[in-house]
Amino acid sequence: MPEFFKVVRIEEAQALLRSSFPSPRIEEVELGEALGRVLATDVVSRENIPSFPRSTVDGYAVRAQDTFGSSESMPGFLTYKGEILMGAEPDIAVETGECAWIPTGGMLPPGADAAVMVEYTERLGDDTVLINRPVGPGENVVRVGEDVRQGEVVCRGGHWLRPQDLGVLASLGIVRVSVFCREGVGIISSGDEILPIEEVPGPGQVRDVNSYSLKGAVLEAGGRPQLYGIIPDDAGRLREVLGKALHDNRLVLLSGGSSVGYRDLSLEILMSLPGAELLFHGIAARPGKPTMAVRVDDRLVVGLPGHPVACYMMFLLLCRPLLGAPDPVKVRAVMKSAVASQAGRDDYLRVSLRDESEGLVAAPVYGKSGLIKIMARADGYVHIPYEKQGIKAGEPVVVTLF
Ligand SMILES: Nc1nc2c(c(=O)[nH]1)N[C@H]1C(S)=C(S)[C@@H](COP(=O)(O)OP(=O)(O)OC[C@H]3O[C@@H](n4cnc5c(N)ncnc54)[C@H](O)[C@@H]3O)O[C@H]1N2
Ligand code: MOO
Repeated sequence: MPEFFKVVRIEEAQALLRSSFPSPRIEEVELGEALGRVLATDVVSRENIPSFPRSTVDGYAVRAQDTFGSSESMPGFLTYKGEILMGAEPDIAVETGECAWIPTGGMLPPGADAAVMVEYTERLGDDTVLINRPVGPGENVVRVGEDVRQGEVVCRGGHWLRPQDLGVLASLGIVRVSVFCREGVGIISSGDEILPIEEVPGPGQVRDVNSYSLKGAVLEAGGRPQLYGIIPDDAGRLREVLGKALHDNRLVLLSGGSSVGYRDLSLEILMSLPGAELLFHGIAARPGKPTMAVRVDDRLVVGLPGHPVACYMMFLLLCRPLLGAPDPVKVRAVMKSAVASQAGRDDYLRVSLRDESEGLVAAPVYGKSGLIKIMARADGYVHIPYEKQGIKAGEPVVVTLF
């Protein structure tokens, strides 16, 4: 029988993993391929966007003060100077009492400081434009650098690139971006009772949940999952597959067999690998107490609990940050009902969120960590810290979204 757990605090486990795992490598990718990647460095704009003052409407470029006091009953009269062409520098200037036709997005001519929408104007012959409504200086115009200023940080390192970020970077002519490499992550499920999902379980057997939830979680965190299948409780087979997974990946996730039962072989096998060093076995957390981590030279194996909820939660808390994934989104809510918890342990309570009249309300999704659908029902989790004993009904909480 292996030794029972010597639990560590979750912060200690996180720090041990961080210091044992190198920072994600960095690569350059084409902007068009960068969706969903995590930026490795800040992107600073080298230019002003727009680089010239632009009209935001179809109408007339004017000097705003020439329009003051204009109305439908007392329109202002301006002299028409000509047309600004789209995509070209104006070859006319607007002096006092003058105006020029300008299309939406056209460059404001020298002298003009605003644009009047065409619907508030009337053309009188070739030379005159009536103005029926005044505009203020800068109205209907985007100033130089109003969108992005030269020297401004447009996207921070650690930021997940979304479609709109690609648009901003495109506007700056950024063709390639530095992103964190997709880290290869080996995934192994272990246990005599675990079956491939295509098969029909017999008595005592269950289908492999963890390979799928972990694969999804690794992908979502920006990693490159590599599945090594289901390994029975057989020391020789497990050693062989672990060796292969560690050869191919710097991080290997092994679910099941991390507890202290007689068939929980994982720790013994891992410690028998050359260069193995135990980082921890056991965390003062619920779920996830029987989690362990072993460093094998410059590589890491995290032994995740077999129970699917514990397995997934511990991946999020311990492994996701190693892949360079940005911090998850957090929202404030109030707790719907009182929740008990034990001091001396960090609890991660799954909750569902509802938007009610008093704001977001978090309701606990109860159930043992062997129950699979709990994760699918929950929108996120509430962390009940080590020192705290429970949460009162109506107490404000922070929900980390899945
Ligand atoms: N004496 C103690 N027993 C247990 C403790 C403890 O502290 N003392 N902790 C319990 C907790 S908490 C958990 S979580 C489990 C973790 O056990 P293992 O990591 O050793 O995992 P197994 O025993 O192999 O499996 C546990 C459970 O999960 C099911 N499982 C495993 N892998 C999968 C998979 N890929 N897909 C679906 N289900 C899976 C497995 O069939 C078991 O039901 O230990 C408790 N025991
Ligand atoms: O890791 Mo276990 O969840 O606490 O069932």
